Amino acid sequence: TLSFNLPESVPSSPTSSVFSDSSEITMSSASSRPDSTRQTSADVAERDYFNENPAPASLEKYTKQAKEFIDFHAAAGRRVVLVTSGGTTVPLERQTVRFIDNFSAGTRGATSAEYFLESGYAVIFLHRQFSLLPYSRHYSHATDCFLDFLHEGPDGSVVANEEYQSKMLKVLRQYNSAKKQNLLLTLPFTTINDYLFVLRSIAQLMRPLGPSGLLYLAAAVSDFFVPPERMVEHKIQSTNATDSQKNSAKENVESEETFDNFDSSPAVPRSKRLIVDLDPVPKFLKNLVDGWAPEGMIVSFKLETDPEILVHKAQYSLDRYQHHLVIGNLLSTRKWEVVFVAPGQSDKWIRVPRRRKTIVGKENIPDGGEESDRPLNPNDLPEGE
Ligand SMILES: CC(C)(COP(=O)(O)O)[C@@H](O)C(=O)NCCC(=O)N[C@@H](CSSC[C@H](N)C(=O)O)C(=O)O
Repeated sequence: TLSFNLPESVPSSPTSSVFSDSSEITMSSASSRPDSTRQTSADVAERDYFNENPAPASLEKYTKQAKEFIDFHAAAGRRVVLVTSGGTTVPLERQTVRFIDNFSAGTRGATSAEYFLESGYAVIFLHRQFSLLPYSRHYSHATDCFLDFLHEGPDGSVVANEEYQSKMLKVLRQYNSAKKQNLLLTLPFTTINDYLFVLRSIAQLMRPLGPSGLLYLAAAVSDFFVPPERMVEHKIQSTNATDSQKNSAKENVESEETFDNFDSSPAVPRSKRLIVDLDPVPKFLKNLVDGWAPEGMIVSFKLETDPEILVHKAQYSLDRYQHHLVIGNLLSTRKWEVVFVAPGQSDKWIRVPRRRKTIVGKENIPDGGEESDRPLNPNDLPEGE
C-alpha cells in the first residue's frame, strides 16, 4: 500500500492509502524551504494578482463553510485533505460566452477523494462545477445515464436493477456515511480566478493543521488568462458588430498589431480573425508552499502529453516549489499509470496491470499495481481506453 507517512509530530493515526500498490512513498515535512520572511517576486505577483482581480462572490460563503469544517475535524483530531479536481476556465468576455478550458473530467480527484474518505480523512473537495463527484461519479450522466440502472417495481416504486444492486448499495452506504459524519465538503469553481481565490483562502485556513493538513492538487489549472484590463464586456463579435462593439473589440484588434509577425494566415483578413492575448497566471504553487500552507503536506500533479519530458518537468516542479510529492501523468495513459517523484527518492512508475480496468475504473480499483522504471507505450493500451 502506498502510504503517506506523516512526520512524527502528527497525532498517531493509520497511514492513508491513496493508491493500492506495493510501493512506499514516505513524505516527511520539507525542511529546506527558503526563508519565507523576505518578499519574493512570487509575493509581488500574488499581491498584484489578488489586488487586480475581483474576488468571486462566493468567496466569503465558501471561506465560512471551510473554516467551520476544518475546525470541526481539527477538534476531533481528524486529518483534513483538500482535493482539487477538474479544469479551470479562462473567460474571454466579462459576460462570458467563450472561454478557454483545461481538460479534466474530475475522475482523478473524485476517485482519490473516495479513497481519502475510506482512509479516515475529512475531505474538502474543491471541484469544477458539474465535474465528477465522489461516489456519484459511478452513476453520473458523463459515464452512464443513471436511469439505465433503475426500473419500475410492481408497486410503482423505483427499483435498482438486480445486476447493479450490490455495487449501488455499497456506494450509497459510503456516500450516506460520509454525509452523516460531515466528512465531505464540496465547493465548486468555474474560472481560474474562482479557483485561485478559494484555494488561497482554504490553504490559509488549513495552516493551523500543520502536517495534518494535506493539499492534493489534482485540478487542471490554467497557465494563461485574460487580465481584467483587457477583458471586453460583451460577446466578441465575428461579423456585423455595431460601432460600440467594434470600439470595444478594437482593444482586441489593437493587440493584434503586436502580433504582425505572427500573421501566418494572410488568406483570412485580420478583421475576421480572433487573436487572443493572454498573460501568464502567477505560479501560485510557490505561494502555496511558502506562504499559504507552509507546514502542510503538499502533493501536486504534473500533466504532460510528451513522455520524454514528463519526469523532468515533475522533478523541476519539485525542485522549484520544494513540496512533498509530484505525481506525474501522461494524458494518454493517465488512467493506467502515474509516476511518483519525491525528494531523495527514485522516480517510481505505478501501473494498473493491463488485464484489469483502469487505475480509476468504475468497477474494480486494482488490488495491487505493477511497478516499473519507465512509462507505458500508449500503443500498448487495451482497446477502448
Ligand atoms: C487532470 C488529470 C490528468 C486527471 O484527469 P481527470 O481524471 O480526467 O480529471 C490530473 O491527473 C492532473 O494531472 N492534474 C494536474 C494538471 C495540471 O494542470 N497540473 C499543472 C501543475 S498544477 S497547476 C500549478 C501551476 N501551473 C503552477 O505551476 O503554479 C501542470 O501540469 O502544470
